[in-house]
Amino acid sequence: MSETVVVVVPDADILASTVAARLVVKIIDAQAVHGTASVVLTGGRVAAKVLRSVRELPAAAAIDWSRVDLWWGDERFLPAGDPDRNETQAREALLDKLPLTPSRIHAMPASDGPDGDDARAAAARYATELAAVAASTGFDAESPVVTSGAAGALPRFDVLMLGVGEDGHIASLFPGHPVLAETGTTAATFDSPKPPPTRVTLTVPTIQSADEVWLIAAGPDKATPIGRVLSGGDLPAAHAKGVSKTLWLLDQAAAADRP
Ligand SMILES: O=C1O[C@H](COP(=O)(O)O)[C@@H](O)[C@H](O)[C@H]1O
Repeated sequence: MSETVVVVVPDADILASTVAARLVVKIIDAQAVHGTASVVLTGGRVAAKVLRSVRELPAAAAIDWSRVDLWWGDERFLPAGDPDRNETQAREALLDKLPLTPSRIHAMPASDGPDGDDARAAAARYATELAAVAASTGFDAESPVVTSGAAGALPRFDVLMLGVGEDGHIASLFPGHPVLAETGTTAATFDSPKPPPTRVTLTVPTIQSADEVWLIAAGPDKATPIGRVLSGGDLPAAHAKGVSKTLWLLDQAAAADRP
């Protein structure tokens, strides 16, 4: 049965180091069981702080970084290297400093990538990459392919991290937006209320396929949406649930309105 846990720490800096410590342990544990670890990264301010904190943890040296698969929950559909891309921010914060295997860094396509500015094709390409990795690991009993609802084949995600927007959005799934009801693996969105308007995102069924889903938020601007979701309100963040565990990792300001 899936459990939901809410962890509240004093401030954003302590939150970042707490999440970083959990992430390092989670990766070490996943590698002990499966030989590999599969992590879905999020964008946003707190995510960058978390990744910078990972760099400072001595325990991170226990990870075999060459056997970590990195995915993204969403991407701002901009040219490669654009400072607003979630990938660029993650690379600067941590990834460029690690001995990762390039083919295991599964960045979402950029708007000057193989599909040009066709965000739908970019989303479809990412779904194909997910399915290809699922297929290549599907014969390993330790790394079962997960198929989630109506979504296509998905690889195992040990942990999927999400930021929470001031409006309660997660990934690029915004309140009241039709993309919330998408049943495929990935989707493109063209009218995001938060810039840039064009984005690529994992869908709700894909997010819900992850073993653990962590919602990470800091600051007073996040208190209202988080209070609503934890009180049973129907914002996008309410759909973020992991198969084994849903973990809310909050600082006190973001947790101020929780029931
Ligand atoms: O645009 C985005 O914003 C959200 C939240 O970011 P934050 O800076 O308020 O923490 C993030 O989760 C998402 O990945 C990103 O594309």
